[in-house]
Amino acid sequence: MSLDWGYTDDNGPSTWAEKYPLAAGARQSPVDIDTSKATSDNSLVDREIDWSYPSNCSYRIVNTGYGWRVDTYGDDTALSGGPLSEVYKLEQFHCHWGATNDEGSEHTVDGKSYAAELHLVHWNSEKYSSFKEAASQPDGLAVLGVFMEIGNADNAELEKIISLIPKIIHKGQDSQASFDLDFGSLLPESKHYWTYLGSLTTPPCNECVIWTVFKEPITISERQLEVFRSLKSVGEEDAIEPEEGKLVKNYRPPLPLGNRVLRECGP
Ligand SMILES: CCc1cc2c(cc1OS(N)(=O)=O)CC[C@@H]1[C@@H]2CC[C@]2(C)[C@@H](O)CC[C@@H]12
Ligand SMILES: [Zn+2]
Repeated sequence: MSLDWGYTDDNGPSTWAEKYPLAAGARQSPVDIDTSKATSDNSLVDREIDWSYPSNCSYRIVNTGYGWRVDTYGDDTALSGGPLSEVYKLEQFHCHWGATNDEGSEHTVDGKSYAAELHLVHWNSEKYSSFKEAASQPDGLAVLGVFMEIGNADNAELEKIISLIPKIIHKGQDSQASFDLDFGSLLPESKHYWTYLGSLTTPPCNECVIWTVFKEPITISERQLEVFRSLKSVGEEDAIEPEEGKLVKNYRPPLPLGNRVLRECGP
Protein backbone atom coordinates (compact mmCIF):
# COMPACT_ATOMS: atom_id res chain seq x y z
CA MET A 1 0.00 0.00 0.00
CA SER A 2 1.35 3.42 -0.89
CA LEU A 3 1.99 5.89 1.91
CA ASP A 4 0.38 9.30 1.46
CA TRP A 5 3.69 10.88 2.38
CA GLY A 6 7.25 9.75 2.99
CA TYR A 7 10.81 10.39 1.89
CA THR A 8 10.99 8.66 -1.47
CA ASP A 9 10.98 10.39 -4.86
CA ASP A 10 7.26 9.83 -5.38
CA ASN A 11 5.99 10.79 -1.91
CA GLY A 12 8.81 12.91 -0.50
CA PRO A 13 8.98 16.52 0.83
CA SER A 14 8.52 18.15 -2.61
CA THR A 15 5.09 16.44 -2.90
CA TRP A 16 3.77 17.02 0.63
CA ALA A 17 1.95 20.30 -0.10
CA GLU A 18 -0.41 18.47 -2.49
CA LYS A 19 -2.09 16.68 0.42
CA TYR A 20 -0.84 18.86 3.31
CA PRO A 21 -1.25 22.52 2.28
CA LEU A 22 0.46 23.83 5.43
CA ALA A 23 3.71 22.39 4.05
CA ALA A 24 3.74 25.36 1.63
CA GLY A 25 3.46 27.92 4.46
CA ALA A 26 5.81 30.80 5.27
CA ARG A 27 6.74 29.48 8.75
CA GLN A 28 8.04 26.02 7.80
CA SER A 29 10.85 23.94 9.28
CA PRO A 30 13.62 23.02 9.01
CA VAL A 31 15.66 25.98 7.74
CA ASP A 32 19.27 26.55 6.81
CA ILE A 33 20.76 28.53 9.69
CA ASP A 34 22.61 31.35 7.94
CA THR A 35 24.84 32.41 10.83
CA SER A 36 25.38 35.86 9.27
CA LYS A 37 21.63 36.52 9.66
CA ALA A 38 21.45 35.57 13.35
CA THR A 39 20.82 38.48 15.73
CA SER A 40 21.85 38.49 19.39
CA ASP A 41 19.11 39.24 21.88
CA ASN A 42 19.80 40.17 25.51
CA SER A 43 16.43 38.82 26.63
CA LEU A 44 17.68 35.35 25.68
CA VAL A 45 20.77 35.87 27.82
CA ASP A 46 18.80 37.27 30.76
CA ARG A 47 16.46 34.23 30.90
CA GLU A 48 18.82 31.27 30.48
CA ILE A 49 17.12 28.26 28.92
CA ASP A 50 16.61 25.63 31.60
CA TRP A 51 15.40 22.03 31.62
CA SER A 52 14.69 19.29 34.13
CA TYR A 53 14.06 15.67 33.12
CA PRO A 54 13.84 12.79 35.61
CA SER A 55 16.00 9.95 34.31
CA ASN A 56 13.03 7.53 34.47
CA CYS A 57 10.52 9.58 32.44
CA SER A 58 10.71 7.39 29.31
CA TYR A 59 8.19 4.57 29.04
CA ARG A 60 7.85 3.36 25.46
CA ILE A 61 9.75 3.23 22.18
CA VAL A 62 7.78 2.86 18.94
CA ASN A 63 8.53 2.46 15.24
CA THR A 64 6.32 5.13 13.66
CA GLY A 65 7.13 4.00 10.13
CA TYR A 66 9.16 7.19 9.86
CA GLY A 67 11.69 6.45 12.57
CA TRP A 68 11.86 5.61 16.27
CA ARG A 69 10.11 7.69 18.91
CA VAL A 70 10.48 7.46 22.70
CA ASP A 71 7.36 8.53 24.58
CA THR A 72 7.81 10.17 27.98
CA TYR A 73 5.75 11.02 31.06
CA GLY A 74 5.85 14.79 31.11
CA ASP A 75 4.51 15.44 34.63
CA ASP A 76 7.87 15.94 36.33
CA THR A 77 9.67 17.45 33.34
CA ALA A 78 10.11 21.14 32.57
CA LEU A 79 11.63 23.30 29.85
CA SER A 80 11.62 27.07 30.38
CA GLY A 81 13.49 30.30 29.69
CA GLY A 82 15.28 31.36 26.54
CA PRO A 83 12.63 32.03 23.87
CA LEU A 84 9.85 30.47 25.95
CA SER A 85 7.33 32.52 27.93
CA GLU A 86 5.79 29.53 29.69
CA VAL A 87 6.93 26.17 31.08
CA TYR A 88 6.79 23.33 28.54
CA LYS A 89 6.63 19.62 29.33
CA LEU A 90 8.52 16.82 27.54
CA GLU A 91 6.20 14.65 25.40
CA GLN A 92 8.59 12.57 23.32
CA PHE A 93 11.92 12.53 21.57
CA HIS A 94 12.97 11.10 18.22
CA CYS A 95 15.63 11.42 15.58
CA HIS A 96 16.21 12.13 11.88
CA TRP A 97 19.06 10.70 9.80
CA GLY A 98 20.23 10.05 6.23
CA ALA A 99 21.56 7.23 4.06
CA THR A 100 25.15 8.47 4.38
CA ASN A 101 26.96 10.44 7.07
CA ASP A 102 27.18 13.66 5.01
CA GLU A 103 23.41 14.18 5.25
CA GLY A 104 20.70 13.42 7.80
CA SER A 105 20.10 16.50 9.91
CA GLU A 106 17.03 18.59 9.13
CA HIS A 107 18.46 21.96 10.07
CA THR A 108 21.72 22.89 8.35
CA VAL A 109 24.29 25.51 9.36
CA ASP A 110 25.61 27.70 6.53
CA GLY A 111 24.67 24.84 4.20
CA LYS A 112 26.39 22.15 6.30
CA SER A 113 24.41 19.02 7.19
CA TYR A 114 25.15 16.86 10.19
CA ALA A 115 24.79 13.07 10.19
CA ALA A 116 21.62 13.15 12.30
CA GLU A 117 19.44 15.42 14.45
CA LEU A 118 17.74 14.61 17.76
CA HIS A 119 14.43 16.33 18.57
CA LEU A 120 13.20 16.69 22.15
CA VAL A 121 9.53 17.63 21.86
CA HIS A 122 7.72 19.68 24.54
CA TRP A 123 4.26 21.24 24.77
CA ASN A 124 2.92 24.36 26.47
CA SER A 125 1.04 22.80 29.38
CA GLU A 126 0.52 26.20 31.03
CA LYS A 127 -1.70 27.49 28.21
CA TYR A 128 -3.13 24.30 26.66
CA SER A 129 -4.78 21.17 28.01
CA SER A 130 -3.16 18.56 25.79
CA PHE A 131 -0.23 17.94 23.44
CA LYS A 132 -2.70 17.55 20.57
CA GLU A 133 -4.34 20.91 21.32
CA ALA A 134 -0.95 22.58 21.71
CA ALA A 135 0.10 21.25 18.28
CA SER A 136 -2.58 23.46 16.71
CA GLN A 137 -1.30 26.66 18.39
CA PRO A 138 1.49 29.03 17.26
CA ASP A 139 3.25 28.76 20.65
CA GLY A 140 2.07 25.26 21.41
CA LEU A 141 5.25 23.19 20.99
CA ALA A 142 8.92 23.74 21.80
CA VAL A 143 11.46 21.43 20.19
CA LEU A 144 15.13 21.26 21.17
CA GLY A 145 17.20 20.27 18.14
CA VAL A 146 20.55 18.61 18.79
CA PHE A 147 22.94 17.91 15.92
CA MET A 148 24.70 14.54 15.91
CA GLU A 149 28.09 14.03 14.29
CA ILE A 150 30.02 10.80 13.84
CA GLY A 151 32.44 10.04 16.67
CA ASN A 152 34.79 7.12 17.24
CA ALA A 153 33.14 5.95 20.44
CA ASP A 154 29.57 4.80 20.99
CA ASN A 155 27.31 7.26 22.77
CA ALA A 156 26.53 5.37 25.98
CA GLU A 157 23.16 7.06 26.61
CA LEU A 158 22.02 6.57 23.02
CA GLU A 159 23.04 2.91 23.36
CA LYS A 160 20.17 2.41 25.82
CA ILE A 161 17.77 3.42 23.02
CA ILE A 162 19.68 1.61 20.28
CA SER A 163 19.65 -1.67 22.22
CA LEU A 164 15.82 -1.68 21.90
CA ILE A 165 15.67 -1.07 18.14
CA PRO A 166 15.91 -4.78 17.19
CA LYS A 167 12.53 -5.16 18.99
CA ILE A 168 10.81 -2.53 16.82
CA ILE A 169 12.24 -3.21 13.35
CA HIS A 170 8.81 -3.06 11.70
CA LYS A 171 6.34 -0.17 11.53
CA GLY A 172 3.85 -0.22 14.37
CA GLN A 173 5.98 -2.32 16.72
CA ASP A 174 6.65 -0.91 20.15
CA SER A 175 8.51 -1.93 23.28
CA GLN A 176 8.70 -0.89 26.90
CA ALA A 177 11.46 1.68 27.37
CA SER A 178 12.02 1.80 31.11
CA PHE A 179 15.70 2.67 30.93
CA ASP A 180 17.30 5.30 33.14
CA LEU A 181 18.40 8.04 30.77
CA ASP A 182 20.78 10.84 31.62
CA PHE A 183 19.27 13.51 29.36
CA GLY A 184 22.25 15.74 30.17
CA SER A 185 24.32 13.40 28.01
CA LEU A 186 21.90 13.76 25.11
CA LEU A 187 22.33 17.54 25.18
CA PRO A 188 25.54 19.40 24.41
CA GLU A 189 27.68 20.92 27.15
CA SER A 190 27.24 24.39 25.70
CA LYS A 191 23.82 26.02 26.02
CA HIS A 192 24.53 28.24 23.01
CA TYR A 193 21.72 28.01 20.42
CA TRP A 194 19.77 29.57 17.59
CA THR A 195 16.01 30.04 17.89
CA TYR A 196 13.20 30.86 15.45
CA LEU A 197 9.48 30.24 14.90
CA GLY A 198 8.75 27.21 12.72
CA SER A 199 6.71 24.07 12.19
CA LEU A 200 6.51 20.32 12.43
CA THR A 201 9.02 18.92 9.94
CA THR A 202 6.63 16.21 8.80
CA PRO A 203 3.01 16.33 7.64
CA PRO A 204 0.69 17.89 8.63
CA CYS A 205 3.49 20.53 9.03
CA ASN A 206 1.53 22.60 11.59
CA GLU A 207 3.20 25.97 12.24
CA CYS A 208 3.22 25.43 16.00
CA VAL A 209 6.88 25.06 17.01
CA ILE A 210 9.28 27.39 18.79
CA TRP A 211 12.59 25.88 17.63
CA THR A 212 15.77 25.94 19.69
CA VAL A 213 18.74 24.41 17.84
CA PHE A 214 21.94 23.97 19.83
CA LYS A 215 25.17 25.10 18.18
CA GLU A 216 27.30 22.26 19.60
CA PRO A 217 26.69 18.72 18.30
CA ILE A 218 26.77 15.52 20.32
CA THR A 219 28.44 12.41 18.90
CA ILE A 220 27.08 9.06 17.70
CA SER A 221 29.11 6.18 16.31
CA GLU A 222 28.79 4.89 12.75
CA ARG A 223 27.64 1.53 14.12
CA GLN A 224 24.90 3.17 16.16
CA LEU A 225 23.70 5.16 13.16
CA GLU A 226 23.60 1.96 11.08
CA VAL A 227 21.20 0.50 13.66
CA PHE A 228 18.86 3.47 13.05
CA ARG A 229 19.00 2.70 9.31
CA SER A 230 18.02 -0.94 9.98
CA LEU A 231 14.49 0.18 10.97
CA LYS A 232 11.79 -0.61 8.41
CA SER A 233 9.07 1.72 7.19
CA VAL A 234 6.69 -1.20 6.57
CA GLY A 235 4.85 -3.55 8.85
CA GLU A 236 5.84 -7.17 9.58
CA GLU A 237 2.94 -8.37 7.44
CA ASP A 238 4.07 -6.42 4.37
CA ALA A 239 5.74 -9.03 2.20
CA ILE A 240 8.87 -7.31 0.92
CA GLU A 241 12.47 -8.32 0.22
CA PRO A 242 14.76 -8.18 3.28
CA GLU A 243 16.65 -5.14 1.97
CA GLU A 244 13.46 -3.29 0.96
CA GLY A 245 11.62 -0.80 3.16
CA LYS A 246 14.68 0.16 5.18
CA LEU A 247 14.36 3.59 6.79
CA VAL A 248 17.66 4.94 5.47
CA LYS A 249 16.53 8.56 5.40
CA ASN A 250 13.82 10.51 7.19
CA TYR A 251 14.86 14.16 7.02
CA ARG A 252 13.14 17.11 5.34
CA PRO A 253 15.47 19.47 3.48
CA PRO A 254 15.52 23.13 4.59
CA LEU A 255 12.76 25.62 3.67
CA PRO A 256 13.23 29.40 3.25
CA LEU A 257 13.56 31.42 6.46
CA GLY A 258 11.77 34.23 4.60
CA ASN A 259 11.22 37.31 6.76
CA ARG A 260 11.41 35.39 10.03
CA VAL A 261 13.83 36.55 12.71
CA LEU A 262 16.67 34.16 13.57
CA ARG A 263 18.00 34.89 17.05
CA GLU A 264 21.04 33.45 18.77
CA CYS A 265 22.21 33.06 22.36
CA GLY A 266 25.93 32.68 22.79
CA PRO A 267 28.77 32.97 20.31
C1 LIG B 1 7.01 18.25 17.21
C2 LIG B 1 7.09 16.74 17.16
C3 LIG B 1 6.21 16.22 16.09
C4 LIG B 1 4.84 16.11 16.32
C5 LIG B 1 4.00 15.62 15.32
C6 LIG B 1 4.54 15.24 14.08
C7 LIG B 1 5.90 15.37 13.85
C8 LIG B 1 6.74 15.85 14.85
O1 LIG B 1 8.08 15.84 14.60
S1 LIG B 1 8.98 17.08 14.33
N1 LIG B 1 10.15 16.53 13.42
O2 LIG B 1 9.54 17.44 15.60
O3 LIG B 1 8.21 18.06 13.69
C9 LIG B 1 3.68 14.67 13.00
C10 LIG B 1 2.36 14.14 13.51
C11 LIG B 1 1.71 15.22 14.37
C12 LIG B 1 2.53 15.42 15.63
C13 LIG B 1 1.95 16.59 16.45
C14 LIG B 1 0.47 16.27 16.82
C15 LIG B 1 -0.36 15.95 15.59
C16 LIG B 1 -0.51 17.22 14.76
C17 LIG B 1 -1.72 15.34 15.85
O4 LIG B 1 -2.68 16.26 16.28
C18 LIG B 1 -2.10 14.69 14.50
C19 LIG B 1 -0.76 14.49 13.75
C20 LIG B 1 0.29 14.83 14.82
ZN1 LIG C 1 11.68 15.67 14.31
